[in-house]
Amino acid sequence: MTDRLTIVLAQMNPAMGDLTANADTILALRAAHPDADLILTPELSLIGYPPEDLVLKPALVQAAAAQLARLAAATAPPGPALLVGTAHQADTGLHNAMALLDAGRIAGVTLKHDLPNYGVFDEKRVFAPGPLPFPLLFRGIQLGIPICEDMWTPTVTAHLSAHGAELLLVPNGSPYEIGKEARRLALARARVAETGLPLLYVNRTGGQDELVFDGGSFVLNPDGQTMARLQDWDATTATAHFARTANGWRADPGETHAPDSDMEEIYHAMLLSLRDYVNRNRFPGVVLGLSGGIDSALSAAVAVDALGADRVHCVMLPSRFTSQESLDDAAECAKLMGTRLDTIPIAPAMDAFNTMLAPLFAGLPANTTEENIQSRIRGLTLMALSNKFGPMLLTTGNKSEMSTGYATIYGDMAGGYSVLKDVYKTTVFRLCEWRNTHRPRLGLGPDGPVMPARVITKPPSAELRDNQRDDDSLPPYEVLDAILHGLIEEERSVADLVAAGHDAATVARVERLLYIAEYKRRQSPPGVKIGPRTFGRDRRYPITNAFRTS
Ligand SMILES: Nc1ncnc2c1ncn2[C@@H]1O[C@H](COP(=O)(O)OP(=O)(O)OC[C@H]2O[C@@H]([n+]3cccc(C(=O)O)c3)[C@H](O)[C@@H]2O)[C@@H](O)[C@H]1O
Ligand SMILES: Nc1ncnc2c1ncn2[C@@H]1O[C@H](COP(=O)(O)OP(=O)(O)OP(=O)(O)O)[C@@H](O)[C@H]1O
Ligand SMILES: NC(=O)CC[C@H](N)C(=O)O
Repeated sequence: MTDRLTIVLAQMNPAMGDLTANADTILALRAAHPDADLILTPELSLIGYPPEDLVLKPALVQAAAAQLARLAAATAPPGPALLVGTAHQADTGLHNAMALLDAGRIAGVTLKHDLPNYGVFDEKRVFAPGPLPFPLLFRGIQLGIPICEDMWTPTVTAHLSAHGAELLLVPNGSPYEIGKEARRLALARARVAETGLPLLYVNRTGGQDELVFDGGSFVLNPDGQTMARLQDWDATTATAHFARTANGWRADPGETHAPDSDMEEIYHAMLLSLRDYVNRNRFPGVVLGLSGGIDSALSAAVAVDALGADRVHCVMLPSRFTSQESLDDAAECAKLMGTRLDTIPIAPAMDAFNTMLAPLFAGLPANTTEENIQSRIRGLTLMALSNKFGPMLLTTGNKSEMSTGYATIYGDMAGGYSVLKDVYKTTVFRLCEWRNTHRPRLGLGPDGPVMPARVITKPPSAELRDNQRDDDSLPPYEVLDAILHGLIEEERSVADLVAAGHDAATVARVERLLYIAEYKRRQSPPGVKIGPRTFGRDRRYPITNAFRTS
């Protein structure tokens, strides 16, 4: 019986639906680690996570079975076994499963028991729950394999331990959110404390539509000590060496990478989600309107760090309301980031619309109608550039705006993807300050500042009429964001927020704006989840809704 065990934690970035490429990656990992005993890949590593309704397509399930057979055959020559995540069709239905491939065959399959169906997760929609799992026997060792959510409560690990598991191997598709890293670690430590077993946690990395995965894989010994931790966000591996002791398996110390700091991790989440979205949807790059304001400056900086300056096309679209300050700030941003900047004045299109609408609008005062026409002219112009040259239009709205409907539908809301959708304006300011003094580890942009300080310090304005400021229409962002956080992330009532010290009329107004903007959000582009309650997958409110708490 072996007294040493070498397991490779494969923190992969699987491409959704690209089964051949994912299988090739797994084969390359096997070839790169000939002396390992086992390679542990993340949840659904062969298909991608979360697969949503893709797994309801029988052809996908058949293709996954064919690729799994190919991988199994590849384990015939001596070398490591593979633990691969796939969809498994059984008499009990379609299951989220891990297959153990060894000695040229499928040596065992274990099924996910606890299917998450809250927040961004919808697994009960597409998978059947497996029974409480038993360990899989691997070369004489009993492996307990709780799949992601199975680790979040004590039931599955207790069952595995009671039935002889010697180690816990946890494959994950655990999306990033602020504070998630500490939660996972606390849960994993609880499971090792309860079972007395070492635990290997392997999470995927990379972006998948509204979700991004930070990896953050680690190894714990039964005393709760972290013996190895992989670099956040990287598609990378770590090799864990275990020795059998009188008290069971223990990992040798390995390399331990610290998690990112708070602004750094949010920035990396935005960067990696955009990089994978743009590359995997095969866009040559992105185009965006650069106004001289903070939202477009930060969106452009993230794009430059994600894709490189040569794949980011910035366009200034001035109207007669655009200040010289904005023109200068946009030019300075583009210079600092090294991007192309074109200027397309929109006055001719505004004149054309005024002329076209004059007979119908005769005698009526100018109002938001005309303001929104400007915004829509910009959206239309940017979409024309996207159509003609191929880049995706990057949408620049932040969570404070998306919460209150402070954006023009079919105007500045046009576009394919948004990196600021789940960050409040107050966080936008902090992120800009952080980026002006730090270069993200994964960034392709410049070392120094990416925007002039004035972009961060000047009062935000949409510049759709003379002397307009955001705080003419909205409470100051520190007040607004605190109220929004209470209403959205914490689901608090107006009365509750008033009791906490907020002005009653302001909270009631914000609640009303939040509810009536639901229709806009339903038509808004996807954007990356950063906080605990992102619009779209995480927070699904009715559009037609008479409920108010004020
Ligand atoms: N429940 C519902 N279902 C379907 N449609 C609904 C609807 N409620 C209103 N609507 C429709 O929505 C339309 C009103 O929405 P919309 O046209 O967006 O216009 P609206 O929300 O009235 O105005 C846009 C606001 O965003 C501000 N803003 C801030 C920052 C940047 C920018 C920018 O553009 O650069 C704009 C701008 O100053 C203005 O206050 C109406 O025509 C109404 O029919
Ligand atoms: N003059 C302009 N030139 C180019 N794009 C513009 C211009 N004005 C607005 N936009 C685009 O529309 C988006 C909404 O801009 P607006 O300035 O109206 O509001 P904002 O939320 O303050 O954004 P920002 O901080 O980027 O200015 C901008 O982020 C930008 O992409
Ligand atoms: N894929 C899963 O089961 C993920 C659910 C789990 N609670 C997590 O976010 O880590």
